Amino acid sequence: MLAYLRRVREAWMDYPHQPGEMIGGRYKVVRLLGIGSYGLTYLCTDTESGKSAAVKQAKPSKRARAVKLLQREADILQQMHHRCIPQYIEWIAPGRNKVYMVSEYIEGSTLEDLIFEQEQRFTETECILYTLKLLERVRYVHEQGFVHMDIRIPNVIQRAGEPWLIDFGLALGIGEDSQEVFPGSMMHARDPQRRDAQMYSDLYDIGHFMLFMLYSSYNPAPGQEPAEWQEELRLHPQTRHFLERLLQIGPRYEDSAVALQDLRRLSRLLQ
Ligand SMILES: Nc1ncnc2c1ncn2[C@@H]1O[C@H](COP(=O)(O)OP(=O)(O)OP(=O)(O)O)[C@@H](O)[C@H]1O
Repeated sequence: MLAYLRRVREAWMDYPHQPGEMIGGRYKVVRLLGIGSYGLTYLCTDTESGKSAAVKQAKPSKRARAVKLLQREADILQQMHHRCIPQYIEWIAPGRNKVYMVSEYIEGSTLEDLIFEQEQRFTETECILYTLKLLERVRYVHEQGFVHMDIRIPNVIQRAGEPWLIDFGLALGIGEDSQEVFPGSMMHARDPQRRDAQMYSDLYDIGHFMLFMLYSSYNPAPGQEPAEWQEELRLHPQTRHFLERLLQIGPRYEDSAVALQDLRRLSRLLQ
């Protein structure tokens, strides 16, 4: 019974802002974009500039923990100044555990929506060229001393043909201990290959990202038995080798600068 009452109280505490409500006297809620483990994100209109903004609220039921994590995300986002990473705008704190981070809203479709809802198909060359752009963003993040730690198809938004990298909620400083920052969390432990706050963890995620793109144009023959991606996808040997290094099947890349160099070479080869 106590657990039930606690859940009811949490749901009540985390009841989202409704369209038309104002946040910080400036941002008018258009709609809720999503509810994550520690935050609620809204599409808002900045009533001063008329522009759209993404406003992330620390989940009230998670109290100081959610505030701390959102503060971390804000600190990291503030250090990013790249045309394809949302710009940090401001921090709003109307109450002790009532805080919001405002950032640029990226209008577009996530890669997840493009592949699974809009059924966009990517050829091998298109995948390589797209991944090249994405890896350039990721390299920028690494150059600032951080690893993103959550590069997945829902966290890449396509706007005007360009991939934008969003959601720095799990980002860590290179070499930082994830268990110290997120104690007891399983978020960084999905695969041993992506557990460490090292460049190769983001590269491993990019390998999976590429597989989603490549499988978008895969059509198995009737009755074909499922097999490993190396057999199912007919890839140029250099693409396959590159993917194997990202996925740590071959010798992994320790440095994203080297992976980027190889990917540039590969894109010239395939074009
Ligand atoms: N700057 C942004 N521009 C456009 N959409 C955004 C932006 N930030 C977040 N979103 C969208 O808002 C939704 C919620 O995002 P958010 O990162 O807050 O949580 P989540 O990814 O659902 O959860 P978690 O962070 O726990 O993984 C997602 O659908 C995401 O695409």
